[in-house]
Amino acid sequence: DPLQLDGYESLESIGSGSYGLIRKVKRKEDGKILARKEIDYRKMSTKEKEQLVSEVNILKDLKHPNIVEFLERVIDRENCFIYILMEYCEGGDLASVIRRHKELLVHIGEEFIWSIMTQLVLALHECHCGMVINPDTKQATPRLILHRDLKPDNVFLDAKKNVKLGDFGLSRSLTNSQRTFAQTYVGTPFYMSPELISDSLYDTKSDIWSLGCVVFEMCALEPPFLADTQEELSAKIKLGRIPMLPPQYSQELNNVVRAMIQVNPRKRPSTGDLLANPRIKIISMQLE
Ligand SMILES: CN(C)CCCNS(=O)(=O)c1cccc(Nc2nc(OCC3CCCCC3)c3[nH]cnc3n2)c1
Repeated sequence: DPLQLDGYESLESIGSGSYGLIRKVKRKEDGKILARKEIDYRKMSTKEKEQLVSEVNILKDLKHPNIVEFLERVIDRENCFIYILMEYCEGGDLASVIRRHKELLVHIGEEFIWSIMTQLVLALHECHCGMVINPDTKQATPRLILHRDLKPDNVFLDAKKNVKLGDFGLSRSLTNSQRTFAQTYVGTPFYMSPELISDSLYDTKSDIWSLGCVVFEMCALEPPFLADTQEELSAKIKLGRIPMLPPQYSQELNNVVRAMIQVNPRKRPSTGDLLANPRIKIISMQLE
């Protein structure tokens, strides 16, 4: 009900993402700045409304230091609006960080890249391998959430440069029935994995492919596969050949990027495999 909205002062818009506008708001009781996604569901089909409900349900119990925190949702039935209140990441998105470095012709430092990668692996590990414990029955069920749209525009930084994976607008938590059916792909073509282009079955390894593309782009300051047409892009992605990273990056970083951008999903490391990587292990221990 709108009353709960009175507790917030509207500030400027941040941008418009999947489903709606995202605005900065200030909570009146303590002055805390939050991000509010404002969705007009009047024109939504039943299926879209179901997807929206499932996104909110995914976010509601996905609490992790490297995932944008969901605080609450407010439904304004009078005006057919749903408001999703989330933590505000004042460091902006990774796409802006990459763009700034590209404009200044300055490469992103390798330690910063390992730190971003580690935090994204931890966020994906929670999505792919995390468990939801039922408070009453203490029953643990696997989340198996696929982000499905991992890209620099959906990775945010907070004031302390902690990485926050955001915008689960297109994510899916696979129930058993969905697991068998191919997931139709919606998302950014640059980061589309080969299996999506061919038989479009999306699974955890497709998020790993996208993560590889994000890490590649932090190093090279451009995506691994560039083309003028979708057909050309698809052909390059299916070949899966990527240039070496710029020379200042280590062989280890080259190896981990190549491992994630493998055409064959089975050859890509899982989040568990990546967390066993000594370069990732050390930083993730520091983060815990
Ligand atoms: C180039 N433009 C589209 C980007 C303009 C905006 N810059 S920016 O780099 O995202 C930026 C600048 C400063 C603060 C923040 N903080 C922030 N942004 C969110 O979503 C941004 C939104 C995501 C979908 C696409 C549109 C933008 C959050 N969601 C939950 N918490 C959020 N915190 C983001």
